[in-house]
Amino acid sequence: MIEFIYFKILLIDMYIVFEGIDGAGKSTQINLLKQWLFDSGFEVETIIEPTDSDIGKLIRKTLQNPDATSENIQKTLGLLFAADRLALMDKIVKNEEKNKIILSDRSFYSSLAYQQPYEWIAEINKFAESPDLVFLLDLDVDLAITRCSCEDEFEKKSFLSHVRKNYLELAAIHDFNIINASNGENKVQSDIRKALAHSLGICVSGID
Ligand SMILES: Nc1ncnc2c1ncn2[C@@H]1O[C@H](COP(=O)(O)OP(=O)(O)O)[C@@H](O)[C@H]1O
Ligand SMILES: Cc1cn([C@H]2C[C@H](O)[C@@H](COP(=O)(O)OP(=O)(O)O)O2)c(=O)[nH]c1=O
Repeated sequence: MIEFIYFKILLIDMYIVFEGIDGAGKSTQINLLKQWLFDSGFEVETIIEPTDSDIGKLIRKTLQNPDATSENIQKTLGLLFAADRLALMDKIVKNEEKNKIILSDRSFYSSLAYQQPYEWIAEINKFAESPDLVFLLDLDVDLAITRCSCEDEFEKKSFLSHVRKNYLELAAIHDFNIINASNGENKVQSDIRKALAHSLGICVSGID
């Protein structure tokens, strides 16, 4: 059981990102964390990539193309994701507004994990804001697939295994908080809250 906790310090505008392969539990955990932060007195906004813009809709359609993992379509997707992301940047400009937290389901790190080549993807995303904190929800690909709708070409074992490996490499370089996402929802949420508290030097109580 997860109980109410308190924060001892004020946060300033924070951009917190959740990453992980399809089915890792990102949206589930963001919803739980959003409610907890809201109950703790923070203004919380959530964003999701791809967005529901026209570019986002084109991305979702392209993801269902049977050739979505081919080199050329992956490059096209890389450009579309970068363009879709740029439209979000107004929302996550750091403005030092006290107590405001943005929780994001994915970021440019998804492009670095899913698309390639790495240097080019990094270049076309150079105007994307860097997150203050990244949680990588890590879990076994077979388990992730049992949780997926498996509607998209990306939701296949060989592709997701490659993406998971990329994520773990990114995590080591960029100091992500790696969370074991194979546990039950409440345990995963509890681990996220503890890591958040630790990263921010926040005092918490009542988490099991
Ligand atoms: N810790 C968990 N244990 C078991 N099932 C989970 C867990 N977290 C999420 N799920 C389920 O797995 C599916 C995918 O979760 P979701 O949060 O949509 O993942 P993502 O946003 O990473 O694709 C949903 O049906 C959800 O209810
Ligand atoms: C943001 C982003 C997502 N993706 C992929 C990951 C997912 O397979 C898909 C988004 O579809 P979605 O159904 O939202 O998956 P999930 O719930 O797991 O996030 O797009 C990229 O390949 N590159 C990116 O930059």
